[in-house]
Amino acid sequence: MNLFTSSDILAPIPIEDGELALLAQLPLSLGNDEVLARLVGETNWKAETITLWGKQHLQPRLTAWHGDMAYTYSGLRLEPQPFTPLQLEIKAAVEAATGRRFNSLLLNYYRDGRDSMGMHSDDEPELGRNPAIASVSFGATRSFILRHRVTKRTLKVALSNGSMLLMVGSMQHFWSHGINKTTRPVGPRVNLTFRYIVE
Ligand SMILES: O=C(O)CCC(=O)C(=O)O
Ligand SMILES: [Fe+2]
Repeated sequence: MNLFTSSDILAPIPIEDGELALLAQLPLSLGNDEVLARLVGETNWKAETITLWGKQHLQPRLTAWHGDMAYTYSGLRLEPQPFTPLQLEIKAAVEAATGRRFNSLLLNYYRDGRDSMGMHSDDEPELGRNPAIASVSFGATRSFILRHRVTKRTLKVALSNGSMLLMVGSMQHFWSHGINKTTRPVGPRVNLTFRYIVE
């Protein structure tokens, strides 16, 4: 008898120079659409300004930083807000599925296809050497682009409603990742990236 359906399995995605795994549906007590609605409604979203090549830009998405530790990200110092009960439930599900612990959370709200995230690696020193980053998505499916820094090989992973992607090992050294804009009509998407900030 097969006790597991494939959506319960944290399935490795074969990749060189890093470790990637995808869980199709993170088990939660609420449905994905309800979680999305609550995250959109309950979060104190900010449009942050970043400085690139000496010029000020509004980030093409909304963000919020929660958890126990402050974080410096693209030159921004983000003071954390405490975890909400819903975030704590999602964090517990992520910790059970991955066997890792997390103390910080960056939320990203992509309102439509015009919102995006530029290619980057999550390699800030406070994340430690080979960080585990767990990325949970609700709402519209968007393509997560991975690009190898040396070979330039590109890989796309569709991050669908309720999924969790785990990046570990040397992923942040060898690969950058991001979310492109799309002209396809897409609904809202909220992504939560759980991290562990070393004290
Ligand atoms: O929205 C996503 O799936 C990517 C988020 C991300 O890379 C980040 O928050 O560092
Ligand atoms: Fe990232």
